[in-house]
Amino acid sequence: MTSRNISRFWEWGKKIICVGRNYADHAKELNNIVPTEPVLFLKTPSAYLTEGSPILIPKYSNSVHHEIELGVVIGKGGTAIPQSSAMQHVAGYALCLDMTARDVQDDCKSKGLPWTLAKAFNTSCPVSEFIPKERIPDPGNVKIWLNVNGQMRQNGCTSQMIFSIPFLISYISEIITLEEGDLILTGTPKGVSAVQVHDELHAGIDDVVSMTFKVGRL
Ligand SMILES: CC(=O)CC(=O)C(=O)O
Ligand SMILES: [Mg+2]
Repeated sequence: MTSRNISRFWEWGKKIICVGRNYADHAKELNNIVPTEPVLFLKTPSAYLTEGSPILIPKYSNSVHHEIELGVVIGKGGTAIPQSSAMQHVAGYALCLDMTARDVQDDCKSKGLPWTLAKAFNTSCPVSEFIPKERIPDPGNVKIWLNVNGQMRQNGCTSQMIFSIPFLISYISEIITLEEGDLILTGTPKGVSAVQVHDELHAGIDDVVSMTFKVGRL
């Protein structure tokens, strides 16, 4: 039997479950209603990207936005996990980008269509190195930030999340069984904007981790 290393969770091919509109300031900047229940969507494992390879803008989009987010890596699976024990299912964290083809998403929204083309394209989920949970004792109160070509664009704190990490794990696992190696993207704070080919995105979580990605085009 081969044993897998959770610190390379992106190689496991597990689910990427994303939470949208989890920061009121971001929901408002896009004129979206602040939700009373989590908004969920999925990315596929082919969306994963690690440092050294470029984010590729798909041919069908002229407006791909950065969304910096705290990712939660599941260490122990479960169904209908109670909030009280939810954090026992967390192996660690990763800083993530939910790259979003905003023009396509707007079109899908206006037609009542799903967001797959806007959210799940190859390279739409750049991730940092794995961060063991001990390195972030309070994931509900860390700064996440992103600059583009040296200019700060997003600078939020996970304390601004509408739905907490234990709530999200419990809520999601009622609907979708969580497995070891799954990743939950917890939503983005305000400041999203379009990236251009050759841009350099530099992002971090407090002084815990940082990552850099270049932008290219298919
Ligand atoms: C409007 C969105 O794209 C929602 C989303 O992904 C978020 O992080 O908020
Ligand atoms: Mg997002």
